[in-house]
Amino acid sequence: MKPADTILTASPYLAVHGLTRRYGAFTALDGVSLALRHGEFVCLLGPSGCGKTTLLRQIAGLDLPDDGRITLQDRDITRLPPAKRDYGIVFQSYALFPNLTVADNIAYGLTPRRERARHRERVRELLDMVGLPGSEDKYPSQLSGGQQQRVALARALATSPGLLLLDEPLSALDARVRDKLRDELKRLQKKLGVTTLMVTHDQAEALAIADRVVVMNNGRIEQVGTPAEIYRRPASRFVAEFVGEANWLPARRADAYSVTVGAHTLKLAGVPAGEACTLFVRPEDILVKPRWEAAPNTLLARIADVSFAGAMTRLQLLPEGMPGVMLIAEVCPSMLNRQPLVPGEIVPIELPAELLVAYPEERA
Ligand SMILES: Nc1ncnc2c1ncn2[C@@H]1O[C@H](COP(=O)(O)OP(=O)(O)OP(=O)(O)O)[C@@H](O)[C@H]1O
Repeated sequence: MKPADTILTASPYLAVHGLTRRYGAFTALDGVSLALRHGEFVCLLGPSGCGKTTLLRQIAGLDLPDDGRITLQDRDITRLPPAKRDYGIVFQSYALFPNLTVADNIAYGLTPRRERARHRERVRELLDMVGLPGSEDKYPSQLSGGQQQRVALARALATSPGLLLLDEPLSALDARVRDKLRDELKRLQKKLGVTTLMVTHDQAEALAIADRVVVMNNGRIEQVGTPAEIYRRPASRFVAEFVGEANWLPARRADAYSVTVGAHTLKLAGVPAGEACTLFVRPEDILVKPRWEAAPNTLLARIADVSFAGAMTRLQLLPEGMPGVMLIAEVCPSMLNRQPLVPGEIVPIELPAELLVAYPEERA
C-alpha cells in the first residue's frame, strides 16, 4: 500500500495534510493526506462509519480538525469559516428551503441581492444546465426527488465555485433516476471543469463516475487510484473485498512465482513472503476453455450451477484437486464457441497467471 503522502502532487488544487479528528477516545480521521488536481472528480468510497463525511465536513469548514492542515491552491484554509472557502455543496437530503421557489432557492447565495435581473438570468442558465428549464416558480414539494437534487446542484453551482462537494447526493434516489443523474453529473462536471469531491458508499457509482477513487477504512486511506487501478490491482485485501466481486483461494507459497492450491501448482507474477497466502481472482478473469490442453494454470472443474446474468453467464465451479474450493466464474457465452454449459459437465478452466494476486495471510 502506498502511504497517502506519496500521492500529493506538485501543486494540487485542494490538499489535506495529516488530517485527524477525534471524538472522545474514538479517532474518526487518522492522519489523512490527500491531494486533488484542478478539475478532477474524486470519490471518497468506504463502508459506513469509515470517516468519509467527517473528511468532507472538515474540507467544508463545518467541523474543525484536531490536527493537520487543509490547503486550497497552497493557501491554508484550515480555520477559515465556510463562507470564505469557495465551494458549493449538495447533501443526500435535498436541503432546499420548502417555502422558497426554485428560483429563490438557487439565487439564495447570489449577491448583491439588489441585482435581481442578473440573478434571474443566472437562475435561468443554471436551470437549463441541470435539465429543468422553466421551473423557476415551482416549490420543492412540487418536484420529484431527482428534480429536487438537480435544483440543489444548481444552487451549489450558482456562484461558480472552484470546488464542488457532494455528500451521497444520489443515494436517496431510485436506481433508474440515480443512474441517469450520475451520467449527467459526470458530463456537467467535465464541462464546467469544477474540482469535485463526492462521498459515496456505492462502489459501482464511484467506479463509474470518478477520475480517481479514494478507498477509506477506519479513518484511514487504504488506496488512491483510477477506477481501473482500484478494481484491477487492489492494494489490500480490504479494497479487493469492498470493490467488486472476487474469489478467494487458500494457498501455500511454493516459490517467489508459484503457489499450491490443493493438488495444483499455480504460477503468478509474485508471491508474498510467508508460508500461507490467499489468492484473489475476479469471476470474469476465469477462462472456460473450449477443449482441454495441458498448459500452466489450467485444470478441470465440474460445473455445479449455471445461472443467466444478462450479458454474462454465471457459473459455480468445483475445481478437481482443490477440495473445499468453489469458484464463481462469469463467462460470455458467445465467446465460447461451444454447446451451452450445463450443470454436472466437466470443463477445462484457466486461472491466468497475470490476473492472479496473492495477499499475505496476516492481512486477512
Ligand atoms: N459528532 C460526532 N460525535 C461522535 N462521533 C461522531 C461524530 N460524527 C461522526 N462520528 C463518528 O465518526 C465515524 C465516522 O463518521 P462519518 O460520518 O465520517 O462516516 P461515513 O464514512 O461518512 O459513514 P456513512 O456512510 O454512514 O455516512 C463514525 O463512527 C461516527 O459515528
